[in-house]
Amino acid sequence: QKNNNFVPGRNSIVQMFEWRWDDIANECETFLGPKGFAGVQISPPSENIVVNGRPWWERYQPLSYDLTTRSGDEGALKSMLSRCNKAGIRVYADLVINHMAAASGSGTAGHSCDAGSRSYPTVPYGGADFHKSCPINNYNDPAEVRNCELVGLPDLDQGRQYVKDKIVEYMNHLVDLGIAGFRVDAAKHIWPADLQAMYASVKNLNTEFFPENSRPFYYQEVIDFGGDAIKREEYLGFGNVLEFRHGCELSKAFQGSNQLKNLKNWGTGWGLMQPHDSVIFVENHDTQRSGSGGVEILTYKKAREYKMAVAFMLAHPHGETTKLFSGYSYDSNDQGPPGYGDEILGAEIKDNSCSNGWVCEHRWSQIYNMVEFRNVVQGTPLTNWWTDGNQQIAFSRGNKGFVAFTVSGDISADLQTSLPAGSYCDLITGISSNNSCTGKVVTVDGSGKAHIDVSGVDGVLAIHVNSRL
Ligand SMILES: O=C(/C=C/c1ccc(O)c(O)c1)N[C@@H](Cc1ccc(O)cc1)C(=O)NCCCOc1c(-c2ccc(O)c(O)c2)oc2cc(O)cc(O)c2c1=O
Ligand SMILES: [Ca+2]
Repeated sequence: QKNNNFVPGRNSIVQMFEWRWDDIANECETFLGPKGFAGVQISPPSENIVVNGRPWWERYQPLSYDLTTRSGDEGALKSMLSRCNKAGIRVYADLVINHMAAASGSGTAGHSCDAGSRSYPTVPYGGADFHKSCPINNYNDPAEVRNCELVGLPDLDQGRQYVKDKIVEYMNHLVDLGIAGFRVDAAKHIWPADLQAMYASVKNLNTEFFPENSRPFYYQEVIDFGGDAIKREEYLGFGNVLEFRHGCELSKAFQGSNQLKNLKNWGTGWGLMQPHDSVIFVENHDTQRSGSGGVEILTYKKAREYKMAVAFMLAHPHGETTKLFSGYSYDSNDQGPPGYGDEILGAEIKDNSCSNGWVCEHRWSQIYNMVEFRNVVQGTPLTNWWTDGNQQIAFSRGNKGFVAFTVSGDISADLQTSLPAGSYCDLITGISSNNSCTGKVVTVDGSGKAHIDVSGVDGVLAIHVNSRL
C-alpha cells in the first residue's frame, strides 16, 4: 500500500548506509527526531556472507534471515526500533530477497552456506528453492531478468510457496520488532505477482508503535529509464517504486547540463512518476559509486552542487516521500564502512559533526535546515516562479517559504517572496537560534518584496516563516 506511515508533519527518510543500530538509535533521539526527519532506511539486517576485504556489497548477499550483521544483533535492532519509533522516526529495512550469497563460507551470525550445492541450512533453502542456473544476458527478456541469475547470484524461486513463506516469515519477524516498511532490493528481478502475494501475507504493523490495521510501506528498486522491457508500472499496483530519473536529472541540472530555467515544470512534466507512487531521492549506495543512467550522480564529493540538488528536492512541491542519504567517505568503489575485522567503527559525534570516516550528510546545516523548510511549507503550492532565463531561478511556497538558486553568476534582484514583512535568516549560509542569525539576513518589505543576493559560491538561498527573526 502507499501510505509511508510517517508521523504527521514530518518528511524525509534518510538512508543511514552501513550505520550500526546503536548509533542509529542515538541519532533518532538526539538529532533526527528533534529536527523533524520522518524515517531511517537501514542496511540489510539479515545475516550476510563474509567477503574478504569486507566490501559494502557483501551485505547484499544473504546467508540466512537471522538478524545479526556487523550493524548489530537482534537485541540491538529491537532496541533501536523502539527508541526510533518513540522519537517519531520510522524505520525501513533494506530487503534482499531476490537471491542468496554467491559463494561458500560463513556469515555474520556465524552460520555457513554452500552456494555451489545451493545449500543454506540456516533458513533452510536447498536446490529446489532456486531457479535453474542461467545468466541474465538479455535485459529485454522479462522472463530472463526474473528467472536467471543477477551477476551470478543464486536466484530464489519465489514461485514456490515454501520460498514465499520463508520470506514472509522474515518480514513478519521485522514487523514484530517495529519496522514500518521495506525498501525492496532488485525488485525488477522478481515477478510482480509473487511480490504482491508476499506483501499481502505480511501481518499488520506492531500496534505498540502504529495505529490499528497499519500496513507495511513498500518501496521497490526497479531501475527503469524508459527504454527497458520491464516497466516500473508493473510494480505500482501494490507498492511504490524508487524514482531513479529524479536524481539523474537533478544531478545534470546542478552540474550545468540542464538549464535551471527548464525546471519550471519539474515533476510529472519531466516523466517522473506520480508522487503517491514513488520515493524520490538524489543518490543511493549504488548510484553514488556507479552513476545512474550514464550520468555522474551528485554525492558528498561535490558538496556544493550536492547541497543545491538536495535543497531543490526538499524545496519543490513534487514528491510525497523524499529520501536522503548519509554514509561514509570512500576512495574506492568496493570500500566498506570504517572498521576493523568484524567490527564497524561507528561515527563519533562532536559538536554536530562526525569523525571516524563518516560524512554525516544528515547533519549538514544546509540539509537538516531544508528538512525543516519542507515541513514548514507542507501543502503549499509553488508560486512566484522567477528565472533570469538561464541558470538562475527562484520560487515561493505559498506565503510560507522562498528559495533561490544559481548555477552560474550571482543573483542580485528585487523579487516577490509573498512572505510577511520582516527579517529572515538564510538557512543555507546560517543557523538561526533565539532571534540571532549566523548567516545572511533577508529583509522582506510590506509588499512581500525583498532584495535577493545569492553568490555563485553559496548557490542557494532559503528562508521560511519560522526562520524570521
Ligand atoms: O556493485 C555491486 C553491487 C551492486 C548493487 C548492490 C545492491 C543494490 O541494491 C544495487 O542496486 C546494486 N557488486 C559488485 C561486485 C559483485 C558482487 C556480486 C557478484 O556476483 C558480482 C560482482 C559488482 O561489480 N557488481 C556488478 C555490477 C552491479 O550489478 C549488481 C546489481 C545491478 C546493477 C545494475 C542493474 O541495472 C541491476 O538491475 C542490478 O544489483 C545487485 C543487487 C544486489 O542485491 C547485489 C548485487 O551484487 C548486485 C550487483 O552486483
Ligand atoms: Ca529473480
